[in-house]
Amino acid sequence: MSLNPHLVKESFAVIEPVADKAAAYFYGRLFAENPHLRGMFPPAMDVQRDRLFRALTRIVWSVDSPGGLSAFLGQLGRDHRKYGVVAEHYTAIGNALLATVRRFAAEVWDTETEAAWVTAYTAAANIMIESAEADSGVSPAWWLAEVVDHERRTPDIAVITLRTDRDLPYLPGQYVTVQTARWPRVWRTFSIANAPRGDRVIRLHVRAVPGGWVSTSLVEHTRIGDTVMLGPAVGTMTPADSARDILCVAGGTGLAPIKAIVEHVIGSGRRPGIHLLYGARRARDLYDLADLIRMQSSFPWLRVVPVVSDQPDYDGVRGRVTEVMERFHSWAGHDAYICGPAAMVDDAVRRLRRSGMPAAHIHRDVAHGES
Ligand SMILES: NC(=O)C1=CN([C@@H]2O[C@H](COP(=O)(O)OP(=O)(O)OC[C@H]3O[C@@H](n4cnc5c(N)ncnc54)[C@H](O)[C@@H]3O)[C@@H](O)[C@H]2O)C=CC1
Repeated sequence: MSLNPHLVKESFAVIEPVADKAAAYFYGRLFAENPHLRGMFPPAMDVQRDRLFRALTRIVWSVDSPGGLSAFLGQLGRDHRKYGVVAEHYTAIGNALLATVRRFAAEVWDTETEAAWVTAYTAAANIMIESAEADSGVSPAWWLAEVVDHERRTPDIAVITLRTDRDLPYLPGQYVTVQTARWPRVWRTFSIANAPRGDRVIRLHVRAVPGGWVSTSLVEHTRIGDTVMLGPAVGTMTPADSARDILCVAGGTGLAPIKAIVEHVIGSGRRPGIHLLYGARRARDLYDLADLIRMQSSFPWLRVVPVVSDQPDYDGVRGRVTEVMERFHSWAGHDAYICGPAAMVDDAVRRLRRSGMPAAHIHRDVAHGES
C-alpha cells in the first residue's frame, strides 16, 4: 500500500472543526477496549486531549514532507518511553484512531481513505517504535532531578535550578517535560534556560498559570531539596550553524530558550551582533533583566532591549515587542529566534517574512503549552 497524503488530509480537515468531540471519542473508545491503559494517563484528560490533536494535526499536515516529520516522530517516540508506552500499545491506539476518523469523517470515508490512514498510521507508528527501541539502549526513559535553587522573581514567576541524577543530553533551545510529586502522571513542557555545560544543571523559567497544576506546583509548592521527574529534551529551535548576526525576540517566560541560545553563542567564541528584544506586560514582569544586563556587560556584542506593553508610565521602550522589532532596525541578513505566546510568535514571523527575511532564517518552535 502506498501513502496517499491527499486522502488523509481531506478526511482530517472534516474532523478538525469537531476536534474536541473526536478526541473525547478516541479516548473513550481506547479505554473501553483497553481498560488497562487508563492508568498510564492522568486523572484529568483535558490537556491530554489537546495534545493529541496538536500532535495529530502536525503529523497529518506534514505527512507529505517526510524529512521533518520523521524527526518529529522520532522525538515523540523517545519522549513516550517515559509513559511506559511499548510496541503493543500502538496497535490499540491505531484501532481507536481509525474508529475515530471513520466515525467523524463519515461523509468522505471510503475503502481508499481507510487504506490511506492505515498506511500513514503504520508508517508513523513504526518510526516512533523504532526510535524508542534505539533510544532504550542508550538513554533512560526519564530522569530524576533535585531542586538546588528556587528563586521567586515575581509573585507568579520562579527561576528553578535543577541537578539531574544522570547526564540529560540537550541542545540549547530545547525543552523538557516535567512531572512533580504533587501531580503524578501529569507532565508539562518547559524550556531549558541555560546552555549545556556538562554539570547536569538545568534551569527553568516557570510562570504559575491560573489553574495550571504543574506550573503552580513548581512556583508555589516546590522547595530546595525536592525531586521532580524530567522527560528527554525535544524541540527544533536550536542554534543555526551560520555566521549571520542574530535577532532574538522573547515574550514573557518565552525568554527561557532564547537565553540558552544566547549563552551558547557567547560560549562558542563567535562574535556576532545579538539584539535581544525582551517583551513583558509591566516592568516588574521583566523577571530576568538583571541577569541579561550582566550578560550584556561581559559580551559587548549583545544588546538587550526591554520592551513593556501594558504600562503607560514606563519610561523605557513601550509597545508590543513585535511592533518594536519592526520599527527598530532592519533585520536583513540576521537569523531570528522567536519564543513567547503563540500569537506573538505568529505576529513576529509575519512581520519578518513581510520585510523579506527568508523563512529558513526564522527559528521558532511549534507552540508547546505549559500549565
Ligand atoms: N516557560 C517556558 O519555558 C516557556 C514559555 N513559553 C510560552 O511563552 C508564553 C509566555 O507567556 P507570558 O509570560 O504570560 O507572556 P505575556 O502574555 O505576558 O506577553 C509578553 C509580551 O509578549 C508580547 N505579546 C503578547 N501577546 C502578543 C500578541 N498577541 N501579539 C504581539 N505581541 C504579543 C507583548 O510584548 C507582551 O508584553 C506562554 O505562552 C508560554 O507557553 C514558550 C517557551 C518556553
